Amino acid sequence: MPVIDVGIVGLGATGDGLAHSDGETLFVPGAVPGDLVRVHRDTSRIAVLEEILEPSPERVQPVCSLFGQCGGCSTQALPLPALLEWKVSRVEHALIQAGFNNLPAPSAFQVSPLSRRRIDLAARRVPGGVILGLHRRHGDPVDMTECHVIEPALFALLTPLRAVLANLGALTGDADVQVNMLDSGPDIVIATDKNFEAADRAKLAAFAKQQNIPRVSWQPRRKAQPIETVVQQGPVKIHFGDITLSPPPNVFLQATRESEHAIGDAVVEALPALNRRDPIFELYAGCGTLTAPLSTKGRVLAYDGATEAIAALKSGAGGQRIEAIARDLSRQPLLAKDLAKARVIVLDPPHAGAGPQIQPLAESQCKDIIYVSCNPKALEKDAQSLRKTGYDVLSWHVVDQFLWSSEVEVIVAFTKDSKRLARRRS
Ligand SMILES: C[S@@+](CC[C@H](N)C(=O)[O-])C[C@H]1O[C@@H](n2cnc3c(N)ncnc32)[C@H](O)[C@@H]1O
Repeated sequence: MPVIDVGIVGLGATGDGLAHSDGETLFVPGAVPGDLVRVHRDTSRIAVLEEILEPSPERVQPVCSLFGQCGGCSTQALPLPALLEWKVSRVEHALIQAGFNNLPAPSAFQVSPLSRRRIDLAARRVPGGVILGLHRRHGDPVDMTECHVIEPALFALLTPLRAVLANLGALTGDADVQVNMLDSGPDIVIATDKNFEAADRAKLAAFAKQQNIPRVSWQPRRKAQPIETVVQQGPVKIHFGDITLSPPPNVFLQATRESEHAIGDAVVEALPALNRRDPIFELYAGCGTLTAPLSTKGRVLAYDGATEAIAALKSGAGGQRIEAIARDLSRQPLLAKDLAKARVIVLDPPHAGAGPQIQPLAESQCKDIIYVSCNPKALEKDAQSLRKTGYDVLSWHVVDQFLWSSEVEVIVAFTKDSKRLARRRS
């Protein structure tokens, strides 16, 4: 493998240092803009950092001793404000690529360390116990003995969780473990290849009792089968605004409470002037993270493909000002005529973007569309469709809710309302 010295000139989409060598772009995990580094490279474009010859003036000491092993964080060698700036620039690039020039200035928010309330962990049986943590990049799980991202209460759960997992007969190789910290306490879903025998269920019940965990569920690994509740020893609750509901296991939650509020506030701020009877169409509503704040401004028709999430929202909302509707928007997108009554449309699609739903949205008569995105690439594609039918960007707000990673969330207000646009430009 040749060894070469390169200067890092930027960050790639996954947070790796980016360099140019012999007319080629290289990615160097662990390097930051301004570094001069010595790297090993083979035929791939990912080079291995061997030595930092001259550190960037921006470079900081990573906060975590697992940085570089655990795949959760990719960018701890840059200070958090610089990371937020980089995330803002990625979104700006996507909007410019979509054809929007003269963008308004964005606003931005970054969550605090130790605030993440949900995590998808990998567990692996090893001699003498179980490893529980995140995967090394393209590799095996790394035991999470330290973490500066997740809530301390979530981190504290890992030790007893490792102990009970190590005792489960159903865990013979690998398992996936999802933990959501709800108002009622941790909600855990364990995915194994084998289902739990009675002895495993008894161990999980004892663990849940000892750790005050209202619900533990099981899901078959790599099989599309319903989740089964294994232990339920109390109510499972979460609130969004003044709506309290009982979410299904595995429910989608924004990564932290802070970011949930920041996203909700940005969406509400981007609304046009409404009266309380105006219909707000909310697509990809999940369990109601945004439905609750939206319902303080208008009447919400909330759509999502997850029937359990919609059922939970329906029962939590009690029918007031919110109509929750189960609908697969890929198979059965709302058509432009279905959207005719919308005073404003809010959408928060999955990572891949709105897919077949975007064209009817672009063709709708609705002047105002607020798009919440977790993927600048998908946003770029969908925003292009909106631009082609006359929408422009009124405002955009970036939220960094996955610290030290390349993930970014953005709320973009698109409008065809010339008055709103004129006010923005004045
Ligand atoms: C990024 S989450 C947003 C959820 C919610 N807005 C929130 O903030 O909690 C994306 C949502 O899209 C839903 N979804 C994914 N594919 C869908 C489809 N084909 N039709 C309808 N909803 C879908 C998921 O169930 C999930 O609730």
